[in-house]
Amino acid sequence: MPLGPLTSHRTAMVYPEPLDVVGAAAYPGLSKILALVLEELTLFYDRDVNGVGVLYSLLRAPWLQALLKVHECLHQHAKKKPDPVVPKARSLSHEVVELLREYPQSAETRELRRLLRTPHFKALLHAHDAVAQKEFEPVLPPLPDNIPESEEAMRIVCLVKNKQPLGATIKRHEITGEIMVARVINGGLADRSGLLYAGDKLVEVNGIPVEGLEPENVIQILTQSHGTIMFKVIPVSDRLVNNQSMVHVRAMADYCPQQDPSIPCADAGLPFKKGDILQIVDQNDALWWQARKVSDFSVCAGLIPSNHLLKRKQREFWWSQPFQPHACLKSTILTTVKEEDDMRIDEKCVETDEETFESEELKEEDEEFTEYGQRIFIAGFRRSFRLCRRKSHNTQTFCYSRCPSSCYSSGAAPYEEVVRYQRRPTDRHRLIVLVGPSGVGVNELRRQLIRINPNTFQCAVPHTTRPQRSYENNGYEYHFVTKDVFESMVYSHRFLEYGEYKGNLYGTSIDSVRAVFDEGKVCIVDLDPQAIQGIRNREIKPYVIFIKPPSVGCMRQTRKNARIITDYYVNMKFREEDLQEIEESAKKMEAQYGQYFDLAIVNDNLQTACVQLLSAICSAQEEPQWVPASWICSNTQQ
Ligand SMILES: Nc1ncnc2c1ncn2[C@@H]1O[C@H](COP(=O)(O)OP(=O)(O)OP(=O)(O)O)[C@@H](O)[C@H]1O
Repeated sequence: MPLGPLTSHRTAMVYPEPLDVVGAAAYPGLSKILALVLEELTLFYDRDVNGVGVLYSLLRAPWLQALLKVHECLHQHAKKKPDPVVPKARSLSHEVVELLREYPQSAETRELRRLLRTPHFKALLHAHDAVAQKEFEPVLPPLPDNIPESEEAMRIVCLVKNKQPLGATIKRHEITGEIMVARVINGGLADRSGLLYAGDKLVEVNGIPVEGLEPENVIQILTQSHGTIMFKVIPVSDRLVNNQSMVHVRAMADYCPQQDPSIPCADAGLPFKKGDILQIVDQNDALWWQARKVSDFSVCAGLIPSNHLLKRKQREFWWSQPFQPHACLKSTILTTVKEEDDMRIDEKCVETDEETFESEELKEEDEEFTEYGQRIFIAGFRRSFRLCRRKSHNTQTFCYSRCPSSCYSSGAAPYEEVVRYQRRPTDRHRLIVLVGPSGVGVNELRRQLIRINPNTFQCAVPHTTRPQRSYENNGYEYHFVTKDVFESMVYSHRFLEYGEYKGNLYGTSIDSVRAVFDEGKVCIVDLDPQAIQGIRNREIKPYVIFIKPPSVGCMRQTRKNARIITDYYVNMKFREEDLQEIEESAKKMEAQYGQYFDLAIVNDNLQTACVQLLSAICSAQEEPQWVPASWICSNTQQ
């Protein structure tokens, strides 16, 4: 039960917070900077992540520089020790106003009198006098006459309404019926005041005894109160001390407190989306934890279901759903319709066979070959390989390192512990994985990147059991292997993903990825999102970028000259239904696998998307990123 609506004007302790006073005078953003410092420090708390790198970035951090400046200012100020000329400037001003009244009225005296009588000036002098006389203690309201005998056990807490939530919830004690503070939200007003604790018993609110009242009545009193709110409480004898170290997690599911009837106070809940990084600040309650989003540290913590509770909710939700065919089955049905569509002859297109495809492709990529002299560029872009994935995905014959059904099932963990990781210059590069609906432009972007930076980026050479053609070179377009070899690689889990197309097997192996790493290059692969879970490991530390389509309207404009790859036709233009399908499958992909995406890039303008992709890949390699703790810490299970 909340102490009044959390949206109401509330808080600001009667006691000025020293940090804010100093910060406001010396450096306007000091409290924010300190919050950042604390946040940064908690990231490395009891985990020395890449020691030197961390120290280096800490020492170079802009907030540290700013703090040093603040420190210098304060130091200089402290040395000066200014003394007030008069301790009672306000009464002096009052005297001057009175004297001026008796003097002949000139424009100047009138002006001076007016100035000295303005509320702002009076308030300024009032503040001056308070500082000069060192009157920092708050003026508390007088104690009530009828003080109970156990007077020493009472605490009077005054909070002033402000625009932030109070940050506490109340409940009725099941046995005694007393109204108690149920929890104090980390970072909220009550918490920062240091005067209200979980377990404190409420005796009065604004002079009104709460005995016999329902929590709802107390909330009503609070809602109707303005200005200072005074609580009289009996302090809890055994305060719960939160000595847990902070943990960061990646949310693997969405959560909306407003739609959760079981949350103790929906207003105090923290909504999150899959993929959000949360800092868990309090796990004392087995059911409701307190957390903050790392993307927004300015707000106080909110309630989130504990790991155990969210798992239970997921399971309940899973079972409460009417039976739906698994996503895999759905896509099979979609494919059947799509295939029928494809069978319709489009006069603008030329029907073709596999040979024509390959020779068309070769023609196209030979030009790249001539310009850069790097045949490796052809690898991973062959149509049959790409069609293999698309076809296999639709018919579920494509396989991944781990069972895809575990991605979003009743048993999947709702939170994944994460830590900050920064690649050292001597470490291998992280694998860059691009995912996106077929036709969105994943291959086009990959191609552009490699074309611009052939010495930095490279694709992994796929394996196939298809016979080698006269114009092909083993190890360039493909690694040509026998079915036996391919199958033994499958059994020893050496493929990130593999599948069958027209009787031939195709796959991307971990060995091909390692070969790119060994050359010191960044390996960029295009994977089906179902494969992501299986490749998330400490060796390749994949950084997953979701290539998102823009609106259908935008695609209609930008894809006028684009060509879609199909099984039957070359040079087929995008049809309206292709654009709709791209949009639909992007939504499904995001809903099902969004928790694994480190970043999403909208491919509206090709050039802009390419620049964004380049900068994202650089950040992934050079800047600290959140990765599963199991990739870094040896004591965490992978
Ligand atoms: N931003 C863009 N603006 C205009 N055309 C684009 C853009 N992005 C991609 N294209 C074009 O769209 C077509 C399809 O792109 P691409 O082949 O990269 O798709 P894909 O996502 O790799 O799908 P698939 O895996 O099925 O091949 C190509 O002709 C490509 O040049």
